[in-house]
Amino acid sequence: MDEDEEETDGEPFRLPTAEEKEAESNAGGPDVHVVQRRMRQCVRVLGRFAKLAEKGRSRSEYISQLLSDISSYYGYNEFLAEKLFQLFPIPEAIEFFEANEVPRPVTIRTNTLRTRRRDLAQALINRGVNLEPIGKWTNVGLQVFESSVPIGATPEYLAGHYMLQAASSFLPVIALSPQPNERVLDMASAPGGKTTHIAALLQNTGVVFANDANKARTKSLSANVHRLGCKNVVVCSYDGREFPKVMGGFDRVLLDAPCSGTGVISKDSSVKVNKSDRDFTLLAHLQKQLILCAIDSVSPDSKTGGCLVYSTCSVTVDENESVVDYALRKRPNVRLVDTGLEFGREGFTSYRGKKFHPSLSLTRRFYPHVHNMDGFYVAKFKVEKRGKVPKAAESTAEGGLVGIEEEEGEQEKIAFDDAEDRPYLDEAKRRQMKAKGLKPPRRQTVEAAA
Ligand SMILES: C[S@@+](CC[C@H](N)C(=O)[O-])C[C@H]1O[C@@H](n2cnc3c(N)ncnc32)[C@H](O)[C@@H]1O
Repeated sequence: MDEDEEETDGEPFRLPTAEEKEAESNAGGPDVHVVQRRMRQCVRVLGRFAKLAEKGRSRSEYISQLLSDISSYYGYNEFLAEKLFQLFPIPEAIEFFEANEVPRPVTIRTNTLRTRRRDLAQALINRGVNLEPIGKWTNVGLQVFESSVPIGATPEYLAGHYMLQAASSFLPVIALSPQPNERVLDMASAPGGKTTHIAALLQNTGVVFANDANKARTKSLSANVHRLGCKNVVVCSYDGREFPKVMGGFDRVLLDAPCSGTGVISKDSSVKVNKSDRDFTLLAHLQKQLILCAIDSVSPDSKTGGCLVYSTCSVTVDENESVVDYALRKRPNVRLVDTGLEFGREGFTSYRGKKFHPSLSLTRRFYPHVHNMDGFYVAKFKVEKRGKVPKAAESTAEGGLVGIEEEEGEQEKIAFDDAEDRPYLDEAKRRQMKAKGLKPPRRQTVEAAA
């Protein structure tokens, strides 16, 4: 059989007609095997369109059939299926969706405040746990293959010798690279996987302010801080946007931002159907507000640090490169620097017609189908003194600044465009009122309010 006619009984593949589609939907949706085969065929045709496409059919017809099959086969709403599909070349997009159907490896982080990885590994092996170091890039991570005991209830776990933690969530803390005796802010920290990692890298010196706007979530944060024996952590509960008014002058800040969770779909499949365009707009807006507050909380005078790490467990550009690029535009006193992470794909410097600052290539993307870890994004900024700042600054891989033009820049405070932000602020207020059991005022449409 000709390779191009594979699985089609010698017949060239053709897209279903409108009538066939209607019959399919009347029959309660397409048969799963039909969809699987059709997805494969569409990917193949789109890969060699001139040779394999049916006469009179356009590329966009194949793409729209493929998208419709992806959303029905994997169970995504069409909006999210398309948003994620657009991130990759077509065959890779399928690999991404497939990887989201498979759980990621169970991983734990050794708490170096209590034990050493070798000792922990031996203790767990003695209990019947089959494990191995995660990889060369971490000296505290272990991957658990199988276990005859519940890994979240061993005596070692209860004694705080380790944290059950996704491998991806080690990355922002490695990039932050906190140094002993520093003052660190973890702006959105619950339940504390990264806070306790920071505390351990500080070797229980200095101080970590572990903040989370959600007071209920600070309970598990405090519990983890105590279990892991972190003595340098102060737990607090402010809206991150109140920083640096409540506290500032940090050597390092981590903003592990609230996000849509499109990187952790294998853990939480509800993301497939419960995210709309509006959610992404609101989240990106919150992330932009938070990142400016995070930047302003960093001390540019820090002798040892002066940096911020921004991370999300989402793979969308709206929540990652767009937010980072916005921060670069709003705060000319910051620049991106190398994350120090040994792997990960470069962040986008342009995406679907949008151009970002070239230094966005210093940021890192992680994917389930490529790195066998949750989808994740990490960006690291160096914060300089305000005032004399290079206007058009080029960032080098070493983090050096190539200033082109200097400007006496009395920098705006948290400069939001009120008109642009009003609808989002109103929406936040409505949600707060609802949470308190109050009836919020009628919602204005974004367009009308703007
Ligand atoms: C991705 S989670 C943080 C996970 C945490 N860094 C860890 O490693 O365990 C995002 C957190 O942001 C918090 N959050 C949401 N809005 C916030 C805001 N405006 N200010 C501060 N925290 C916020 C959420 O309650 C949530 O705990």
